[in-house]
Amino acid sequence: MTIKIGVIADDFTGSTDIGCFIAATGCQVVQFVGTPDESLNSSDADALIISLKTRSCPVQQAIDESIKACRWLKANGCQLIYFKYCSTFDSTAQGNIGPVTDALLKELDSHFTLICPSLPVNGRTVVQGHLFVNGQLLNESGMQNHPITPMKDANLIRLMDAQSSGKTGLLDLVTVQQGANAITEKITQLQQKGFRYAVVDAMTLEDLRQLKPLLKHFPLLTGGSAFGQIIAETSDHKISQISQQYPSAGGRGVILSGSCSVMTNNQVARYQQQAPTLALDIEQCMTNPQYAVELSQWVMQQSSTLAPMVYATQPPEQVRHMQEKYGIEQVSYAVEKTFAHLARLLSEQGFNRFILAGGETSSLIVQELGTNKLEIGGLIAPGVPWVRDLNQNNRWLALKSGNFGDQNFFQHAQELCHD
Ligand SMILES: Nc1ncnc2c1ncn2[C@@H]1O[C@H](COP(=O)(O)OP(=O)(O)O)[C@@H](O)[C@H]1O
Ligand SMILES: O=C(O)[C@@H](O)C(=O)COP(=O)(O)O
Repeated sequence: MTIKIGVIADDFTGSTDIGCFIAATGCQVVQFVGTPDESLNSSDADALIISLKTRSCPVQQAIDESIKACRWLKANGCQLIYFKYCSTFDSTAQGNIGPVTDALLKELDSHFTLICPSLPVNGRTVVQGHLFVNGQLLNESGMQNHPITPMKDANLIRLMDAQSSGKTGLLDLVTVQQGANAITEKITQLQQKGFRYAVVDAMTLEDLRQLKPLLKHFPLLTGGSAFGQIIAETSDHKISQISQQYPSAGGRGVILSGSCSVMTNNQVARYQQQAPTLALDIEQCMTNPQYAVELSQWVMQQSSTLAPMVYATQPPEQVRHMQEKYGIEQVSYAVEKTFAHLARLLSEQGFNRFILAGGETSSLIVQELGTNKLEIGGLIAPGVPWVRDLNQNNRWLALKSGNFGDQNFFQHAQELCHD
């Protein structure tokens, strides 16, 4: 059975993440920045992805934008809607994963769904409803210090119950590993007991594959990129070639890093030994409207082989200090806005390769660059492909999720560019 999948991603790194996992199954993927105004004339695509910046915005805005995306995807032929959120369940105390899931269930006239953030290839596993990152509980993995979505609890059932209007049950690992019949029986029991969602335990991709026979019965599924891949595997689409396209080394590149994750801190520290880097001055972001212009001049003056980097990436103590001084939302917005302005100025000066670290950060930058359609290219690291801007063929982007990639990520991304 062929299923056309419609994905609503709550940030842009997450969107290219799931894009490459779905594309790896041989699906044709088309990726949009925001919900398009027009319907598609025709599309051979097996999966349509809409990238939103709704992870930490006000709840009602996240709901409205997600419903708009859902209606567009349905109107453009998608039979199954997938709500993609972070494999570390990044959310504020108010949501937005729970409220958006509730709204999508209602919109699709459905009464039950699965909560499945597990992403084994990047070390995110779920056992007894608890989310682990490389074997550490989520709330001890460094994610407890995230600047805007600090994760202080690893229990997905508790997290989901706190931000949604239904009850959350568990599809435990023993049941998952017993296969489709046991899973169906468990889900039926949970539904009869009035649960609206089941957190799925999964240690490996094989665990997730046990769910395959059931998936076509769900109008809405939710979770991370690995589950997206499994859903794509259930569809009998025509297998298309997996893109190995990388940018050419011509033109100019820049790295803008706004993630403060543990891994990005390591990656930035490594890159400081390899290429020119400049730390963003947060005070300047808050007070100086000309700051992006000054930064662009520094970037343009650099003549190194590897791209220059501007980074806001800092360890938790530094981040907290600025947040206490100016307010969490105010600092985040000022940093994102400065990067977005800088990216636009550099694009106007002919920069055509942008390596961006951080989900919120890259979302605003991509919106500001005026990009509205992306094509998945070759992989840099699991969950991070190079992507080509379909409006400006010569512009390539790499959107790196906070904790993805190894220590050499920034250099490696550039080594993949060809002459
Ligand atoms: N030095 C800093 N102080 C305070 N906030 C910061 C700093 N650097 C970055 N930020 C903010 O932290 C947030 C990081 O989130 P995001 O870009 O999604 O990264 P990640 O992918 O690691 O989640 C952004 O809103 C960014 O503006
Ligand atoms: O699922 C994931 O881990 C990623 O796709 C993702 O959503 C990352 O978000 P950020 O760490 O905020 O970039």
